[in-house]
Amino acid sequence: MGSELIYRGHETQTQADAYSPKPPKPWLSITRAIRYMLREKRLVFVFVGIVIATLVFVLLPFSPAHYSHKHHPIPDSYFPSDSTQLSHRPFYDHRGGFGAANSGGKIPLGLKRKGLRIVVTGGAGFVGSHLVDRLMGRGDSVIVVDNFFTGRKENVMHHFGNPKFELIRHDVVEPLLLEVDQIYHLACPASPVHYKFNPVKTIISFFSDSIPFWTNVVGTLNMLGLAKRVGARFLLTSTSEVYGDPLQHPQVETYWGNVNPIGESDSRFFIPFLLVLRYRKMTTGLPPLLVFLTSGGVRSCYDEGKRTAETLTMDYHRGAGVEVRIARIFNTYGPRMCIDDGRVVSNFVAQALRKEPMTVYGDGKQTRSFQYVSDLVEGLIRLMEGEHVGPFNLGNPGEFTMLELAQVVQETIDPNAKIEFRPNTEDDPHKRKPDISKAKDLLGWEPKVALRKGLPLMVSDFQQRIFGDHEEGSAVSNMSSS
Ligand SMILES: O=c1ccn([C@@H]2O[C@H](COP(=O)(O)OP(=O)(O)O[C@H]3OC[C@@H](O)[C@H](O)[C@H]3O)[C@@H](O)[C@H]2O)c(=O)[nH]1
Repeated sequence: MGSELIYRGHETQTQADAYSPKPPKPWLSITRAIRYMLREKRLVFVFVGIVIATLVFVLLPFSPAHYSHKHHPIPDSYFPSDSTQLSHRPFYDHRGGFGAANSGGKIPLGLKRKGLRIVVTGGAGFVGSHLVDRLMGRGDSVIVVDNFFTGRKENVMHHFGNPKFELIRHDVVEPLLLEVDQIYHLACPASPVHYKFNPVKTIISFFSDSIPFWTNVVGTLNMLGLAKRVGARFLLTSTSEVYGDPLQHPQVETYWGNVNPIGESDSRFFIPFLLVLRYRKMTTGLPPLLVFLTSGGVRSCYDEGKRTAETLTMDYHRGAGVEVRIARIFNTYGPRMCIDDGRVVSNFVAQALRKEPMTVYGDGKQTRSFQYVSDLVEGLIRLMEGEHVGPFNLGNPGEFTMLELAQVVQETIDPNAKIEFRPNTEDDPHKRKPDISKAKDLLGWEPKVALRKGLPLMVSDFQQRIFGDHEEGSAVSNMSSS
């Protein structure tokens, strides 16, 4: 066998030599080549094959553009580069997702989904867990993503064991890849006490170990990147705090607000740039420069973080075609609020239950509008399912001073509960009340639960969590007397 091969090699060499003398003129070599091809039929077939292949490529264009989405000016950003391939996987076409990237594909028989697959960031938190209950109740599959900074497993543990429920401990400042139809992005500490604790992370909720700005900017960026990749609809939970200390009252969505952007530091303008430029570095360690620049922020980490998150959301909508929704949430209360949350309703209720004086900041004449959590959840779902991007104010237009709120708590829990005045915090908005005409007209939504109806439900929950079941009787008797 081996000798035979060697022999053929020699034969080929000999033949090649015979047909390859130095061509005296180029046209002569072409003639010889043609003659050669006519004599050696195998080579003619090769030639014919090349011609056929060329025709196939010309007539049936194969372009990478067929397999990629429209070119977008906005980067997929902040995902590992290998994850970009996933948006091309065929299983995304089988979902009835909302994204333009997925539209048009027929759903093969047997692959139709029964419910939506939804991710709720911050789903173990106060509002998030109530939203999860509603979504689970209507038969959707829900993935909760929470870092448990303010969220609690107890809020969602009644879903453990349900195959349609998943819980992931994850900080949205880190990228995440999930196959979902909808993203409710709630993750961010919402109490001033919490977000002031770590102002850098609040605004960057996207980056690293700082809290409000990080969470709002980097976290939102990551979730928008995810929405773009998998063609999911994205809902941002923004805040009434985008109006700052409003000069217009009540606040309509077209009002641009009156926010102090710098708190105690003048660094705000640098933050977004630093965040974007240094994102990858920051996943491994926060640069000391950034900490220094942002350490003085007061409320601006939250207000400006949410404003930046709204900007990013609209940029992804306009630039990358992501379907987005923006809700501006006004003060909300209800069961499952953190007991030591620091916000006014939870403070007053916990203080009154513990027989401590209710701490009223400033003169107590500043106003807020308090919305029961089930009303908010209804508004969020209507917004997500509807056709309007927003922003939409979601809040209860009933307006109370903090002194009036203290009176309602007294009526509900303990008529003898004391009030203690404390100095107010910096940049505290003087008044706040939503104009909800837009949500009424376009979403058919308005709050149903008045403060005096909703507060007892929250008090029951706090009673159980503070004292345990054995003490519940005392609160119930006080509440029933109201
Ligand atoms: O113990 C307290 C706590 C708060 N307050 C006052 O109560 C008012 C409301 O304070 P909260 O901390 O509950 O909430 P804020 O309105 O300041 O911010 C909230 O706005 C809307 C949401 O997006 C956020 O949940 C949160 O940032 C403020 O005027 C505050 O000074 C008290 O009088 N006593």
